[in-house]
Amino acid sequence: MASPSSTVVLSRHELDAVLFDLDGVVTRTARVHAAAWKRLFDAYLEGRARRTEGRFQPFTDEDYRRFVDGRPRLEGIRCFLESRGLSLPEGTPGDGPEAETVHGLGERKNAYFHEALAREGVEVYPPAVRLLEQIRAAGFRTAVVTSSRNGEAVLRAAGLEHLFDARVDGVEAGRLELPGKPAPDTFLEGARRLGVAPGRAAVLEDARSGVQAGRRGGFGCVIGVRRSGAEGALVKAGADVEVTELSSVGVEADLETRPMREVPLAMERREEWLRRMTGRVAVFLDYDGTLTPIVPVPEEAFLADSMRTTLEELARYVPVAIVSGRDLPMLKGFVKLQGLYFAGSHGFDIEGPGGRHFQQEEGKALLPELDAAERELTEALAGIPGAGVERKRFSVAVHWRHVEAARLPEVEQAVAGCQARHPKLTRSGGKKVFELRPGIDWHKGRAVEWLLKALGLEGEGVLPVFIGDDLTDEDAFRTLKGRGLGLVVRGDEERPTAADYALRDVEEVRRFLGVLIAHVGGAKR
Ligand SMILES: O=P(O)(O)OC[C@H]1O[C@H](O[C@H]2O[C@H](CO)[C@@H](O)[C@H](O)[C@H]2O)[C@H](O)[C@@H](O)[C@@H]1O
Repeated sequence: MASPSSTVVLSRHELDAVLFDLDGVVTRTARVHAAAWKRLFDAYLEGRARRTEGRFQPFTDEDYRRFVDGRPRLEGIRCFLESRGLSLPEGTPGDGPEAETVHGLGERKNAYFHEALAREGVEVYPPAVRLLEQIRAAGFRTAVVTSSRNGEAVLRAAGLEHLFDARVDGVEAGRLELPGKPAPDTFLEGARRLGVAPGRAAVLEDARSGVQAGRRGGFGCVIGVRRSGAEGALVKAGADVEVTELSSVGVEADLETRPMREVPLAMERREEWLRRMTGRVAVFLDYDGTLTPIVPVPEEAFLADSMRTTLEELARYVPVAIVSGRDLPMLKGFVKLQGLYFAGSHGFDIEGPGGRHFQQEEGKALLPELDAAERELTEALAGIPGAGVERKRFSVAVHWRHVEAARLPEVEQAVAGCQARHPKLTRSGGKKVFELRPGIDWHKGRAVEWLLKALGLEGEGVLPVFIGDDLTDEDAFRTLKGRGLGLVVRGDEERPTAADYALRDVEEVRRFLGVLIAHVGGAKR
């Protein structure tokens, strides 16, 4: 959903994809690039002035914006030198950084850039990461389109690779001999790789040359992200709109999702979904916010006896699995029931009756990374009152429910920084919680698929039912879309959801399960 303060809204009804420039839009590396360029050209111009007894005119911010920013590296060198009436021999790609050639200067700039990167790491813009997560959840395809030949390395160092379906960087552009921005070709290649028409894609750019490229490519929407420079300069270059922060960009639900308030209440449509329960049913339930109300202290989310009795009765008739972000032992400790299946750590750690146990293999290989992340986050957040680190076997949660608003950015930065150091982990969110977990294609939806297979319930004639309340449950709703039943526990929240029906609260979950018991129990009796 678009927030009321959004300056611009990306709507799934109008657009299918969003193409992001990298440096300066998603990562703060534009600053690192600008500093490397300044170091390069100031030293070069000063040396040249000394040799020719001319006047030294330093490289300015305006030079950066007009001649270098957004362009491929060598193109930027040529363009800037030309603006000063200078030229250098081209040289060859094998030239070292000491060579006084266009290629040599390019190598020198790259060396300065890498020095700074190693020293300072890659910082991300948290609102950009949030926007990426939101638009992906809303069904947009995403690509990163950068002139940088370091695009892949920067993305990996920032731990953001998983947020893009396609990447066109300076290396790819060189291989395909595509002219750089302001020519539209790299953006057009990005759209082609995503399989979308340019008119159905938005471009997000901070550089004038990039904005021009978006405009020339006929993209559906060009958003200028002004990190520096004069107000209106990006609109003048061709942007439809200029924002200073990506938190001003709103997202409208995709065609599969809709605002929570538009989702019909399950208890008012029971005939509709009961009609679909002609064969076998399998029930998958989230824990926090679904079987228990959200409480201030995670360790105190105890299961009510009435809910336990309902689950116990339901499990007499159909397979029941609890699929939760919780650590597996803690989850079992809360539920205290035999005969159920439990999937902890967002589905990475599954256990069933009779000692059946599954742990996601690729996730297991990342346990040392999770151990390190837990240590680092515990240390980084020790001085922030209210911040809590909860370790689950396959994820680390950082709770911020009790952190004062002014200190929240510090928590976000600590999590983003930790993820940047551990790019194989991915970040997800939930109710006042950030989580780092293995960045692989595994989530609650995959766990449900795994369980259905393990239980021999894959085929037609089986209706999987998933009930959940939070963002991570959306993975399961999406996985089951069209072949199962997704029910979202609405509470007071308003966000897009892929669920088919809504339940008002935990108590209504219990009543829904009661209806189910009467239906499946009646059929069996
Ligand atoms: O997938 P779930 O079963 O819904 O688990 C999601 C997270 O739930 C817990 O945190 C949330 O519930 C707490 C208790 O109500 C609440 O205090 C916290 O603010 C919520 O984020 C749990 O602590 C996490 O580990 C789970 O990932």
